[in-house]
Formats: sequence, structure tokens, C-alpha cells
Amino acid sequence: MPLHRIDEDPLAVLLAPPPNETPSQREARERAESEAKRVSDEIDAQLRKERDSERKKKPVKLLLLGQSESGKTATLKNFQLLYCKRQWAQERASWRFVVLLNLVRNVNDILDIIAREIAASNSHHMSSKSTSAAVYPTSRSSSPSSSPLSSDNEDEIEEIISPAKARRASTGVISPSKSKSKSAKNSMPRSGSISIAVSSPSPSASSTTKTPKDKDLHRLSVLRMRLLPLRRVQAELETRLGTGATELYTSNTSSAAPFADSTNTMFNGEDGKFDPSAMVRPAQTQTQTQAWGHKEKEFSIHSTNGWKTALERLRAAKRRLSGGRSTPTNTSSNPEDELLAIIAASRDDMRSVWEDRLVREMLARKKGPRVEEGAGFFLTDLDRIARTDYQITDDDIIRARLRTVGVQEYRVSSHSAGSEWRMYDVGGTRSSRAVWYSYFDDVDAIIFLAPVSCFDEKLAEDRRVYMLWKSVCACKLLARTQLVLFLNKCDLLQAKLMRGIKIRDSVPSFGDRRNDVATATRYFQQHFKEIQRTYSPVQRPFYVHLTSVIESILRDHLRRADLM
Ligand SMILES: Nc1nc2c(ncn2[C@@H]2O[C@H](COP(=O)(O)OP(=O)(O)OP(=O)(O)O)[C@@H](O)[C@H]2O)c(=O)[nH]1
Ligand SMILES: [Mg+2]
Repeated sequence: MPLHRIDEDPLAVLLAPPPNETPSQREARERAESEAKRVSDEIDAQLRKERDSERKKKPVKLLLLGQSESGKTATLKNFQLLYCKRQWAQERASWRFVVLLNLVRNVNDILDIIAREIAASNSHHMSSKSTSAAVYPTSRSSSPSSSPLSSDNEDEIEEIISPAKARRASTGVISPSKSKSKSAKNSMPRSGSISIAVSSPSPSASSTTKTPKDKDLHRLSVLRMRLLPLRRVQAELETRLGTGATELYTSNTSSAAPFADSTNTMFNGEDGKFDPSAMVRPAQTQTQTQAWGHKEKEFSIHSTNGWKTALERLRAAKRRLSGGRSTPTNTSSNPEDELLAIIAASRDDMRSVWEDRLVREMLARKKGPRVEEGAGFFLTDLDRIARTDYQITDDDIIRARLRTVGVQEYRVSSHSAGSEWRMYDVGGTRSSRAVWYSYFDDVDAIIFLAPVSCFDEKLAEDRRVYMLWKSVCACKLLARTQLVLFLNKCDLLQAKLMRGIKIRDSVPSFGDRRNDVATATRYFQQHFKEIQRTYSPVQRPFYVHLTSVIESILRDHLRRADLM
């Protein structure tokens, strides 16, 4: 009786043992078969090994996408801190100046708010009380529309209002002594030249009784004057740190354009059509990553944006000039130390501004996002940071805000696992998005960051976050790329909801759902999932994480996930 049903399979017929096989023939056949199988298994194992090592050699490419300030660079820094410790240590010193710029900018922004409030209060004062002009005599006090900041010394006042102008005016090195004397000079304006008298009020002023509010405003005006040197510090740091040190703001609601602007037909986010002839990288507009047309070349400046190199060059030049000596005398002329000295000398005044009751009231009245929830807010750490011996922490680096210009590549490798990752951090501003597409062709995964905390901010109105996500999902070139969504800034969402901000006031469709983080993130998540499902050319799994990438808990998650 045959062992197998062989009547229907010709191959089985061929391979079947002869019907009249003797026991010794059978033994020989089985031995041959087993040897053939061993050789075959060996070949299979060898092929598998080669495939594995090939795969390990090929770097995993990961792209970070999302609108500006969504937290792409902050996410990348978390990876860097975990997996590129040497590079992290090398870049530490450079980030110190970004933190200092952030801090100084926090103060100058608040001083601008104070200036506006004083101006508004004074124009109100002047229209309601004819005596107010005598309290704060101005050179143009006869004009009802003149600002209390009106001055014969237009440039000086213009600097207070316009950091850009201050930057133009700034010339090279700032000396702390010069700045201090300037500060003192500024707080003692020439008689009649500055509207708000800081000391020695004019006879007409002294004859008028100041109200408590007048006194408060006067106090703030004095502080503003004393902190004038910080304008120049900001300008100086912005010049040194380059394009990324200044933020780009647009009031143009068409900024919802996904990757390319309206004049660039390179990519149609709706149907994923791609016109290669239009794929011109904007070499002229990007000053910091020079080689847009040559991806390979650009890689050679990986992980720098120009600014770190610029600072390092500055230090090297300084070292050369001082012949490598580093004594207290020669460090005193170091421009960086001088900037630090000015910031440290302004510490008490900065604290007075930040802790001022009236200032807090002004900030609370301000429309838009809270200053303390803005990018790179460091005023609460003033006492630790505004010192000549400021030691930057890992958390400071992750919180520091420097806008990404162009594309930065980071190489992350794990020697134990033998794998290498290449992570690309791109600029999220509208003008930077034109280059995104050129990084899509061979990318393995995308981490897309959506800041959930901005549901009530103006730009959220045009559903920019959703439009960008939709464009990424719909892109045919990314059809097989794994998308991972980070609903980021959950800590700020929580803070807003705790303050009583109602989601349904900005997002009517949220309706009567519970106004808490869990419900809100579930709701937003559902929208993102729906968009992915509707617009993906090929269905793919939906991966989402709720994150606060500035918190160390993200690093714990990454460490546990053992991605490498
Ligand atoms: N509170 C809070 N702040 C965050 C979070 N993620 C990022 N930030 C801060 O938000 C600011 C902007 O983050 P970045 O990482 O620079 O944003 P980006 O997406 O790289 O922005 P571009 O470079 O302009 O495209 C930084 O100061 C971060 O520290 C978060 O989850 N919570
Ligand atoms: Mg960035």
C-alpha cells in the first residue's frame, strides 16, 4: 500500500521512493536526503545572516515633521541625549548662549508689553486729565497722539521699541563698563529729552501729585531704562547665533499651505502629484545649509546649523589671540564673558520686572499665549542662569529655543546592535517646507509632531495642523512609510485646561464633552486617525503617542523601547 496519495501530484510521484526498494537502498537514500537537507539548511542560514547584516548596514532613516515650534528639535535632542552622548557634550557650551538669548528675549518681550501698557495708559490719561502732561513732561506733550516715549533722542527710543534697529546699530563688542554707564545714563535722561523723567523731575512735575498708579508706571519706566543694555545683548546674540535666532511671524492665514508655497508647484498635497521639474531646492534662501543641490555635501555639516561652528570659531580665534592663555585678565575682554557679565549685572532688575505685581497684571491682560508658556521661557530660572558661572543643564538644552533653518542630519549608532539611524530635523516654518519633499523618497519612518496645546491659538483656527497631517498622509511617495504621530505639548494642554479654558469655545464641534486632557486628546486623536484613514493611498497602522517632549519621561520611554 502506497504511503502517500501520489496520484494527483506529479512532483510527489517523481520524489516517491521506488516501490521495490530494499532496506539497504532505503538507508542509503535517507542518508543522502538528510545530507542534502543539511547542506540546504546551511545555505539558508548563510543567506539569512547576509540579509541581516545587509539590513543592519543600511541606516534607518527617520524624518521629523510638523509645524514650527511643534517640538521637532526638542524630540531630536532627546534622542541625542540618549544615544549621542559625546556630541551632546561637545554642543553643550553652544546651547548656553541660546538659553541666554531666550532669557534676554523673555525680558525684552515683557518690557515691550510694559511699554505698550504705559503708552496706552498715558494716552488715556492725557485724554481724560489735562494735568497728566505735567506729570510726565514730553518733548511733544502738546500733541494728544504723541507717545510718552516721544523723544528728541529718536534713535535711543527706537532701539527700545525695535530690537532689529538695535541690531543694526550694534557695533561689535559690548563692554560691560560701557553698558553700565550707558544704563546709568539712560536712567538719567537729558532734561526734557525723554518723556518719562527717571530722576530730577521738572518743576512742573514736582508740583503735581502722583497717583499710586503714576508711581507704579514711573517705577516700571525706571526698570525699563535700567534694562536697556539687554536690547544690545539680544541683538549681539542674535547676530552671533544666525538666522535661526530670530523667529519668523506671519499674519498670513494662507500659511496653512502644507509643504510648498502657492508659487511652488513642486508638490500637490491633495493628490500627491509630483512635478520633478519644479523640484528646485531654495539654495538662495537658505543661508546656513549651503549645499541644497547636493545632498551628500550637505551631510558633511550634519548636526550643525552654522551657529555652533560660528561660536566655536569665535572661541578658537580668541584662544589664538591670547596665545592659549586663559587668565582672568585676558578673559575679561572675551565678548562672551562680557555678554554674560551684562546679563548677570541685570539679574536683580530682571527679577524686579518679573516679580512686579503690576507687570503680572499686564501679562494676565495680554491676549494670546501666556509668556511663561512660550518657547524658550527661562525667567523662572533667572537666579540660576543670569550668572557669569552659569552651568547649563540637560533640561535647559532641551527647553532652549532656536528655530531650525534648513535641514539638520544627526547620525545615531548603536555599536552593540550594529545599527545606524539617520534622523533629519527640518525647519517647520512655511518657507522651510519646500525642502521637505526632497527627503521623502527613501525615508523609513516619520515622526509627525502636532502641538495639541494650541487648539485655542489663532493659527489653530485654519486647521493648519490637520492640513499638514493630511498632506503627509496623502503623499504617494510616503505611501509605504511608517507614520508615528506625537500629540505633543500635553503639559501645556493640561495647564490651559486647569486654568479653565474651554475647548468648545475654540473648537465648537467638541461640544459638551468633558473638558479634560484624556477626553481632549482622545478627541484630537480620533480626528488625526480619521484623516490618515481617509487620505492614505495604502492603508497603514495608526501609531500615536501623547507626549511632552521636554519632560524626561519621554527619554525613559525611549530607553525602555530600546529602539536601537
Ligand atoms: N512645555 C512644552 N514645551 C515644549 C514641548 N515640546 C517642545 N517645547 C518647546 O517649544 C519650543 C519649540 O520647540 P522646537 O523643538 O524648537 O520646535 P521645532 O518644531 O523644532 O520648530 P522649528 O525649528 O521652527 O520648525 C522649544 O522651546 C521647546 O522647548 C512640550 O511638550 N512642552
Ligand atoms: Mg526645530
